[in-house]
Amino acid sequence: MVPYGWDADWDAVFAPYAEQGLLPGRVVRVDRGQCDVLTPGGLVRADTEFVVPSDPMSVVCTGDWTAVDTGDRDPRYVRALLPRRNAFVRSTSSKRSEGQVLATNIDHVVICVSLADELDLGRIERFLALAMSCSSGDALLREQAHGESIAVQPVLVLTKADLVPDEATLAHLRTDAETVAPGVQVLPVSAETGEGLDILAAVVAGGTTALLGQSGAGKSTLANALLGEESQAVQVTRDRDGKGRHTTTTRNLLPLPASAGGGVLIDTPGLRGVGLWDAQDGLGQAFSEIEELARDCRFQDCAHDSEPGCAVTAAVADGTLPERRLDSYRKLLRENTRLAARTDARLRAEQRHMFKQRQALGRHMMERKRGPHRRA
Ligand SMILES: Nc1nc2c(ncn2[C@@H]2O[C@H](COP(=O)(O)OP(=O)(O)OP(=O)(O)O)[C@@H](O)[C@H]2O)c(=O)[nH]1
Ligand SMILES: [Zn+2]
Repeated sequence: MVPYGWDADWDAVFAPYAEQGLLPGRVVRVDRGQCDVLTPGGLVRADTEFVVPSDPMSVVCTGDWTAVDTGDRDPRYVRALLPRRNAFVRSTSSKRSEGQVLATNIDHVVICVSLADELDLGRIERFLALAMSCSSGDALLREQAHGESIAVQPVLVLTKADLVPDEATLAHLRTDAETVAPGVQVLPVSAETGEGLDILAAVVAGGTTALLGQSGAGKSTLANALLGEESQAVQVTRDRDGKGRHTTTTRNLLPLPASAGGGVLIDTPGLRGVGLWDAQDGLGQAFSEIEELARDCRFQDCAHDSEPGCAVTAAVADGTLPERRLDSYRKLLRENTRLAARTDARLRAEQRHMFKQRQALGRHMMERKRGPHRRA
């Protein structure tokens, strides 16, 4: 039995590799050409040259499950990468429009929002869309996952609950947060008093959890509280070349205490720095009640603006859908489209090309319809 987020499904996927005498290992961090993996035998360093893909989206990433050589042979190799269940992908601004994979195989995304500041509902919605984009991913990911990717479960954690003066105010803030997070567990937590920590620990036990949130939201503090003193005290040392030279490395994936049910936390600098990337699919899930309403719009491509028979604007009119929600949805959709257009040079070029083609085609059809005519 391997901890670190391993389960019966991984066991089944891994069976053929086990037959070849390979070990399952979870990627903790990736360096150039090498990675650190957690195996049942401990932390090992392995070369990745056998799993270098032509496609950057398949590059070994923190959170990946791999099949590695056993024994003390040096160097060890990662022999295979197990198909991913899901992935956090950031679109890049490079000429090639492939994304950059930040973390993979995630069960829970804990979104940290500080109660020390005024609750920014728009920001919560943005983070939720981001969290939910993890499982929708893109076509490439779906291919890799051999079918549908597995959904992540977002949890909205309201941190620093000890700074809220009274229970009534806290209840209020919680309700406010819940209105923008339909179907999502909202949990006030304080690392200071320990409030809510046991509930959160129970939610994430056994699985893989990624932390999202603004700088200063309390992610590190929360991570430390979940990891417990025991885990923090353990420094990662690695006997690199058998000559007694120990290297301390930073890990991006940390095992949760077995006493609390195990599992791992993923906290990578890359994930920390994200804004809203291509979260189009995630937006639909974060605003699921709007998407649901939209099914009853008369037009399939309804923009919920001034179209006749729009079920969404009707819901705003009769008070079932807060206008704020629709505004926020529109704003994030726009923002996302702008961002995608900016970061994806290829898409832009394609759009220009298509537009020109359409213009040319339009002119051509017009001329055919009207017959040859002199142009000014
Ligand atoms: N009162 C109170 N303060 C907290 C709590 N959790 C965190 N803080 C404080 O909030 C500040 C920021 O916490 P961090 O854990 O460093 O925040 P972070 O999200 O990891 O920030 P970055 O590393 O910049 O991404 C620190 O000064 C913490 O001491 C809490 O539960 N209660
Ligand atoms: Zn509509």
